[in-house]
Amino acid sequence: MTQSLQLFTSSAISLPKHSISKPSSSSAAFRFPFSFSKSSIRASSSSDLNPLSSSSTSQVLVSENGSSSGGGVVFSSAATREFVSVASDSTSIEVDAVTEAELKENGFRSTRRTKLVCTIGPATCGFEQLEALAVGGMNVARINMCHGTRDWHRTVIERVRRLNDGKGYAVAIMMDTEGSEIHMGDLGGASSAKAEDGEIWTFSVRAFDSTLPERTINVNYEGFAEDVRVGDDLLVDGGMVRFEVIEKIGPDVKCLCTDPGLLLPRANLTFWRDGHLVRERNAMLPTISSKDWLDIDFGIAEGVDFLAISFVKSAEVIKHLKSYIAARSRGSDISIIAKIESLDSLKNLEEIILASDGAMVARGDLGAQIPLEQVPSVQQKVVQLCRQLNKPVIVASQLLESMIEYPTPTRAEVADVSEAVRQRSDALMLSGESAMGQYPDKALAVLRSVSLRIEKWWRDEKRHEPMELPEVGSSFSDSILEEICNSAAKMANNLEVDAIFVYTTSGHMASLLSRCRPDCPIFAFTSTTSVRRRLNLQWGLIPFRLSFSDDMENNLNKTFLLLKARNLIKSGDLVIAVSDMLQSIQVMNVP
Ligand SMILES: Nc1ncnc2c1ncn2[C@@H]1O[C@H](COP(=O)(O)OP(=O)(O)OP(=O)(O)O)[C@@H](O)[C@H]1O
Ligand SMILES: CC(=O)C(=O)O
Ligand SMILES: [K+]
Ligand SMILES: [Mg+2]
Repeated sequence: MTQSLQLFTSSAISLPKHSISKPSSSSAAFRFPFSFSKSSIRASSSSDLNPLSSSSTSQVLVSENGSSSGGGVVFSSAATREFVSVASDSTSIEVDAVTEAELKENGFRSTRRTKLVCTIGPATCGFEQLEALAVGGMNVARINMCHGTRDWHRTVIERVRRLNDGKGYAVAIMMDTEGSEIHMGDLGGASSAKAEDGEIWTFSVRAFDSTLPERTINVNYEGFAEDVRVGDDLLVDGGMVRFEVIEKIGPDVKCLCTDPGLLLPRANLTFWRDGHLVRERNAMLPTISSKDWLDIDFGIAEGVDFLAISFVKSAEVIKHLKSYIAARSRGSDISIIAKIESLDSLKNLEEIILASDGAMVARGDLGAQIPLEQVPSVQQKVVQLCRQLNKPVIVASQLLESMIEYPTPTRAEVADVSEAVRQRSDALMLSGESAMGQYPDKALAVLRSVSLRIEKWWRDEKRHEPMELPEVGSSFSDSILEEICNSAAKMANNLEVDAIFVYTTSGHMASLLSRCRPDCPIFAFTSTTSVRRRLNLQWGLIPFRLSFSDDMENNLNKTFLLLKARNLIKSGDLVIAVSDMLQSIQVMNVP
């Protein structure tokens, strides 16, 4: 909804955008704008400095008595009253119902900064179950195309939409591709199968018409029987179950179970020889299989917010996919998340992240391709690199694995979650815990409470590891935006402000602020619903949908009134405001 408000009465005067004013000493409701721009950095023209210049487009209100002493500006109470009556339509600002409750309960400073992604599966696909996850803080719902039918996924998407539209949530949807790595078939309909120590199982590429023979597993990769050798280790799901290849008979491979465990449908398979991952012809498999392309078409048609691409090997595949999406859906804004879960992705890490809109540390498969003890350092590296390159990063897999079966996590799992929060990754992800576990809501609650606790501890202790944030933009105007965001975040910490407000059309400026990981939350105002949903994946951002103009004065007044009407802010709160329309940083108390 667009609201055009005429705020300015005959007593209003024009001030230039780039003026510098001090706070009014006579009022609690003051603002303290200071700004810089390309023109003022270089050489300000005299008209830029003339406080009454009529060439300026920016307007501010003067105080009731007509003075603007000290250059400070006091909001006219009469005008403000008028504004209230025009703008009290609080439906013109949209914020996540859960965030709103959190803000009211705990105040700005205590809102959760780390975002939460939940994989949806049989345990959570019902409308009420999805709603329980939304209430519990799910920011993004992930559907995994390895499992379930397209109809099943469509129903889940439709339910999330209904939840958003009907109940005021802004849960984003992430579709995760299957990828064409080697995996088992679906166990002939069984939900799992137990492999015991010493048992002999047959892994076969044969197509079985009827039911699978006993202790037989179907493999999706045609070259499997040719590529494996007697003596190879066969790892299911990165080592959850382990076999040794003992005999090859045509398309059948006989394997001895050496580490017993539960086999799950479509589990990933890797084979190792002399301590190394074997990548014979399977290394040539395409990252995006023909089934993946159909799934991607489905994702585009359903308007998913994020596409997570499994087993990315190079930046080329991401670029190719981006041009495919651009050609298919003009103006589409699907974000591409590169899943870091293969040896090749580590070789081309920086290029891949640069080409993508974000990354996921997919520790499940990653731990099957590199020695487990290397996973923590890779995680830290990817999290750090993503922040430097200004891309959101998700830490995924086995965060609370034991909660698939038990209602409380292990201490080690809590420590693992804490470490991901302490590294200040953008988001944490639940997989089996929420897809097929017995305690999805409890697992989500653990992520939420651990995030809040560690974030607070981090702030209280002021343990800010200074991180070098290299310039990411390529043009001079990009550099200005970055400098504004870096400075605004620094000022926010030093002045201990309550929140940073950012008015952003594309979301880019919000992400630049998020990258700085400031102490206070970032209220990101954007006029498009899809941008708002996508901002849900980024650290510290509280996305609001609000239609705004290029008149910042107007935007701020409107925001203050709408947020105050909903008790989300109060008079006197200290706020820093930036926008991608105006090269300025404003510091002000909420009037
Ligand atoms: N749509 C679904 N239908 C049935 N089961 C599912 C579904 N999604 C997930 N699951 C179950 O939850 C488990 C964990 O989910 P997860 O998304 O981590 O899958 P995964 O098979 O480990 O693959 P990936 O490497 O892509 O994460 C799966 O192994 C599967 O048993
Ligand atoms: C999430 C995922 O794909 C993995 O951990 O392998
Ligand atoms: K997947
Ligand atoms: Mg994986």
